Amino acid sequence: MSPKITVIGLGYLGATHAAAMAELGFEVLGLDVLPEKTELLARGETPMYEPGLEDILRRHVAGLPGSSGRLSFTTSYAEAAEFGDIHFICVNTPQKPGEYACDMSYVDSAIESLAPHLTRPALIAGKSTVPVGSAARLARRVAELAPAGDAAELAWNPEFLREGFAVEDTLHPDRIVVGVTSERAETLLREVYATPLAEGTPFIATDLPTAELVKTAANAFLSTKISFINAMAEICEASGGDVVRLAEALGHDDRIGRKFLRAGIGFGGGCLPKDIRAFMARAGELGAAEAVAFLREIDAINMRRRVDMVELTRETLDGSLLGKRVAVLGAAFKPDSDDVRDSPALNIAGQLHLQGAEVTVYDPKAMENAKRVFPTLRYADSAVEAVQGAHAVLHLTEWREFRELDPAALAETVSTRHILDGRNTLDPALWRKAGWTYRALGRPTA
Ligand SMILES: NC(=O)C1=CN([C@@H]2O[C@H](COP(=O)(O)OP(=O)(O)OC[C@H]3O[C@@H](n4cnc5c(N)ncnc54)[C@H](O)[C@@H]3O)[C@@H](O)[C@H]2O)C=CC1
Ligand SMILES: O=C(O)[C@H]1O[C@H](OP(=O)(O)OP(=O)(O)OC[C@H]2O[C@@H](n3ccc(=O)[nH]c3=O)[C@H](O)[C@@H]2O)[C@H](O)[C@@H](O)[C@@H]1O
Repeated sequence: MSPKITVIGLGYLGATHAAAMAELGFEVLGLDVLPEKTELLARGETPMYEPGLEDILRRHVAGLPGSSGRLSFTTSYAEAAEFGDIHFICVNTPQKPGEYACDMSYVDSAIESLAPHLTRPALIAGKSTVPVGSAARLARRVAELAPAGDAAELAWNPEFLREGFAVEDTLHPDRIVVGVTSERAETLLREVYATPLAEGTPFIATDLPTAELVKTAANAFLSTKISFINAMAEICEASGGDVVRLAEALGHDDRIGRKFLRAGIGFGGGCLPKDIRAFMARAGELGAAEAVAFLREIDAINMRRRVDMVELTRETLDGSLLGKRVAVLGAAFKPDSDDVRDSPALNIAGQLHLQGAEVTVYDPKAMENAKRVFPTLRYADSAVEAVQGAHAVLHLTEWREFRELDPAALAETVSTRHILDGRNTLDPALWRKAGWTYRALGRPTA
């Protein structure tokens, strides 16, 4: 019989994982501490915007017309322990306030709540991104707490999905990494991932610390790639080069590759920024701070780009932001997501506002989250409304909707035709033809 699955923590990762596991044919019980979240999901609605997620949820949530009935939700750990053969831990691991270190309290709490109920064989598979060494510590804690003794085990199975592609990435991952301490755990995880494995997805079984490190190293590498190209953008600004052409030419070298070389206002979100900081903090605890000291520079380059965008706006507006009307297109940290955690777009909008500009923000999907984080900004119901009377328009999240705007039509509604492209994805020629000055980080002005 197929193993039964519980998914603990139903946010961006967990809600997707639960629905995807049901899609793959398993009986799934999702658990979250927030009853409003489990109730919403039980109605087939998603707590966040993620393309394709609602479709697969509706196909499987028990009680919905025509559903497979394989997916249900609870807030009860006793029920989850009773139900599951594998428990995926997907709770949040944010940055501790005022520190670089990862806040492990949610993972710790999930383990403390689950383990005492484990009276029969069970595998806990952590998916949350954690500092190396956490899994071994948690395995010891499970051994202390679980009535099932050795039959309750812990493995680590890091997740590499991208927001905006979460469903696709979960159903068709580019690799599956598991940190295990027994053959039984590996066999069970192979069974859970039988469908992607049959499609040829590489499966890497290793020890607990290596599995944890694969995840941390992957996000450190991706951050490094982005900050590398943003550093080159700074050099382009100093020398008159064009970073977009530079990245294109670099990317043709297979060893470098084209992906993750999009220069602009840098990386944000609930993962890359906090993960590189947690990596530095953990390396310090391990006495290996120097090994990843370069990540401090990666972080600094990234944060500098946000300030540089504010300065480019000031410069464009003749040296003063005071009382200037600025339209900000985009609030999410990336397109096809409503996530505003550490969003460069919202951060820049906030800086401009605090420095005296009258900022109006529009985002296709992230408005509610943006209003919650930054209630003092103005919000418009459309891009066209946001740019009305603007002295400058900032393109900060590269939604397709913004690329499809008609620069000639917008030109009629703004006060002055300044477009600043923080994502280097608009067509400069098109905007210039319609009478706009087009400016971007890392590209020549003329
Ligand atoms: N968002 C993403 O794209 C990815 C996230 N990750 C990692 O996955 C983890 C989760 O990230 P997100 O889903 O973005 O976070 P999130 O904040 O969207 O979701 C976390 C969920 O866990 C719940 N929760 C907190 N404590 C709990 C507990 N003790 N018991 C049960 N539920 C609890 C929260 O109520 C929330 O619904 C993090 O470690 C993150 O680094 C990894 C890969 C991709
Ligand atoms: O650990 C995680 O949570 C996830 O973090 C990232 O995924 P995600 O944060 O969803 O988004 P990315 O597509 O990686 O983009 C991150 C940020 O970098 C920026 N970015 C990305 C690429 C690029 O070339 N330039 C650039 O500035 C994006 O605008 C965005 O703000 C990783 O790509 C996932 O593999 C990982 O699972």
